[in-house]
Amino acid sequence: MAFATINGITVHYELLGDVDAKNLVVFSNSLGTDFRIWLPVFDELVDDVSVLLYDSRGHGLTGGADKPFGMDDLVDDLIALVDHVGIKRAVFCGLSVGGIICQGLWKKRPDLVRKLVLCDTAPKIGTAEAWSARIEAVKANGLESIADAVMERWFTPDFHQERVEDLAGYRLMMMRQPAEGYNSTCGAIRDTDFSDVLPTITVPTLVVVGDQDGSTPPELVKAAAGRIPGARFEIIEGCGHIPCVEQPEQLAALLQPFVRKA
Ligand SMILES: O=C(O)CC1=CCC(=O)O1
Repeated sequence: MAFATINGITVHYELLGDVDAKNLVVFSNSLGTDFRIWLPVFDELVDDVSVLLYDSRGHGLTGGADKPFGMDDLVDDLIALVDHVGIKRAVFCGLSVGGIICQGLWKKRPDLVRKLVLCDTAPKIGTAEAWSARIEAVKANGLESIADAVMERWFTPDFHQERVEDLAGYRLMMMRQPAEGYNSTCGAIRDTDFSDVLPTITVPTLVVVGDQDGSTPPELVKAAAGRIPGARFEIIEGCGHIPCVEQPEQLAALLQPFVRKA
């Protein structure tokens, strides 16, 4: 557990392994989650893969919820954190809005990026109307009022039936995010479209999506992969929007050889 002052806020992060490791993966998490969602994947990785985990602005133990922020802030935080930790180049793996942040990182600091892993993401997610409606709902009635609908998109019906305690835990994780930080992140997603960035990506890129993802459906993510020169696209079976929680073995089995390949 480590903290740093980054761009005027406290950022919570964890470096597991060696900052100079060749196989270093920086994970960026999704809306309504903190970095613990990646731990089931970390458990599957072998010793020569090091990881940097962090809570994005307005989420988890990272500050910044009290002032409005946008995508530029989220991208700048990641860049500043990587510089703070002393990482010269790494594989960046982002889930959903974390994947958008990684696209923004590529746009601003391609020198930092060895490879990209984009999970359940796209250059533009959802419609402006839907994000504005979600923001208004959270302002009026809090995160609990949208929690059931979000869980339907995050996890498959099998997960809902068979992993009742885990479902309750991840629902709590979502509801414990500061509502203002959650809403600023919704606004950042609403106001971002990196469609023109994808064709500029020149590093090896792996794009994955859960076959039952209710937030970024497979067709959307496949279309995103199609805009990235040479990108590999893979579907994770029996999985909703959060493969690192629902199918960590499948995600790790794709991630690990991709990261370790020279
Ligand atoms: O909450 C959702 O609908 C899922 C999601 C969309 C963007 C993100 O990061 O998570």
